[in-house]
Amino acid sequence: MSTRTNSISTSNLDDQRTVRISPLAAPSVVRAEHAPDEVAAATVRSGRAATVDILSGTDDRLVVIVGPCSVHDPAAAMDYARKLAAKADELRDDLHIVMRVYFEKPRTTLGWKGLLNDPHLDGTYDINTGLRIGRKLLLDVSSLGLPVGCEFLDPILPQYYADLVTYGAIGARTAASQVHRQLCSALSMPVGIKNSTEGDVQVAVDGTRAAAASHVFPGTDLDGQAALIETIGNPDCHVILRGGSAGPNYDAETVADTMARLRKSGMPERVVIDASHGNSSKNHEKQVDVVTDIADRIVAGEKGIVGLMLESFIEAGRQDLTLGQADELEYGKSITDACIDWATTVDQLDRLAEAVRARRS
Ligand SMILES: O=C[C@H](O)[C@H](O)COP(=O)(O)O
Ligand SMILES: C=C(OP(=O)(O)O)C(=O)O
Repeated sequence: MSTRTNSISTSNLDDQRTVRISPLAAPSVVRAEHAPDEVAAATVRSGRAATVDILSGTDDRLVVIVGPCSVHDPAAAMDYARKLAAKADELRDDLHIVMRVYFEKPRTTLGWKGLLNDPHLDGTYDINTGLRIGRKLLLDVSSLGLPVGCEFLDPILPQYYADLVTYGAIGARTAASQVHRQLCSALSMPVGIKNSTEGDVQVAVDGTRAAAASHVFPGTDLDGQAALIETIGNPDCHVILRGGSAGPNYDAETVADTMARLRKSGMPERVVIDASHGNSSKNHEKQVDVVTDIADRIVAGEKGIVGLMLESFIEAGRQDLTLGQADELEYGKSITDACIDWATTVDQLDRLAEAVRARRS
């Protein structure tokens, strides 16, 4: 045996740009601290089942995923959740309302990455605390009987909170990612996959197909140990049309083209329309135009559009966050994308419910 190998120096090969590696609590620990009660578990179970029925067409309601672009203040999120829970109950015969509780934010370049990553909004990145605050919030919202929807961004973090999520989303910036498609194949809830920021719809169609298949991939188990994950695939993935840099894509022609692409791929023909992002050119007021147009098409008998996504909060618009100065923020207003306010949200939900009733009759 050569002794040469032993004399090779391995110093400076690794960790040249990592300043610290510190412990992250195991998923099982965080889950045990905030375990679901009967009501929350029932909300998740029935919320997922209702979403699946809507996706398959056996339930003629619309699924509406509505709430802030991002949660930065859990108290304001709960304030919003209480209003939404009451409205969801009022409209439950026509709409299946799921609250957007988004706390992992993908950024185009740089910016605050959400409550899990930086819960104190001050650049201290206390992820161990963020995971606990986030999980507790999901539990508190679900305990109101209101199901929640989240974007999954980091492939490790779902182990900390996916059990409490009724509706999952894969964002425009990760729709093409094999890592995220594999993750979708493991997730226990329906997942919407968005078209790309450039407006490429095929990437989302391909995503639903890849996620429907079984995969074996590296991940972590509930004890936080590196593990191999084997999945059976997720048949409840679907495309979310969110517009793109070329403009909106909620028009009838793009929806028909998306259906044709899904058909060609052997995937179920259904889409969710995101009224925000590229479909509103990030102008929150334009979400109303999207809802009005989709509602009219539903009245006319449109069946392929099974749901809508809205960015909505207590106050309209958005505000800039200065890290470390969260106490200067206006209550109930988004610090990421602009949202419609609560009164406008109520009008949109009423309009959609009315459209479902008109189609039914
Ligand atoms: O939905 C939120 C944003 O559109 C997304 O996180 C990208 O934000 P950014 O372009 O401000 O980074
Ligand atoms: C980031 C989001 O959307 P998109 O991926 O469509 O930009 C979002 O819905 O918060």
